[in-house]
Amino acid sequence: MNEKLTEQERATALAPLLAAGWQMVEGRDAITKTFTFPNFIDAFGWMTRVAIWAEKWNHHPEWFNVYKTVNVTLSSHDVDGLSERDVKLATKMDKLA
Ligand SMILES: C[C@H](O)[C@H](O)[C@H]1CNC2=NC(N)=NC(=O)C2=N1
Repeated sequence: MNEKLTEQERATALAPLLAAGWQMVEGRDAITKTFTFPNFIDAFGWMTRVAIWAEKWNHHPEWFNVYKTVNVTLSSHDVDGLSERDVKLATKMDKLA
């Protein structure tokens, strides 16, 4: 059963992501980060690797790519907010970048 992160979980699970450049989205329970790569192929290659994990975990990013920049927003639509799945995918994205 997936649930929104509790206040306590936010303090522990979200803190490292916020320290790594993720930011809270204003007016929405979601996190966002802009990834910049050396070129389009690196950006799209990263998106492809992330996509495989997203599909495996059935948790999909909202993202917007222009050339070598990818702006990502993560939120769990089924709980209308942040869940452990967003933390997991954000951590994987950082690791693959
Ligand atoms: C039907 C399917 O399981 C759902 O739509 C999944 C797919 N990917 C998803 N991705 C995200 N980010 N949030 C969800 O709630 C979600 N739900």
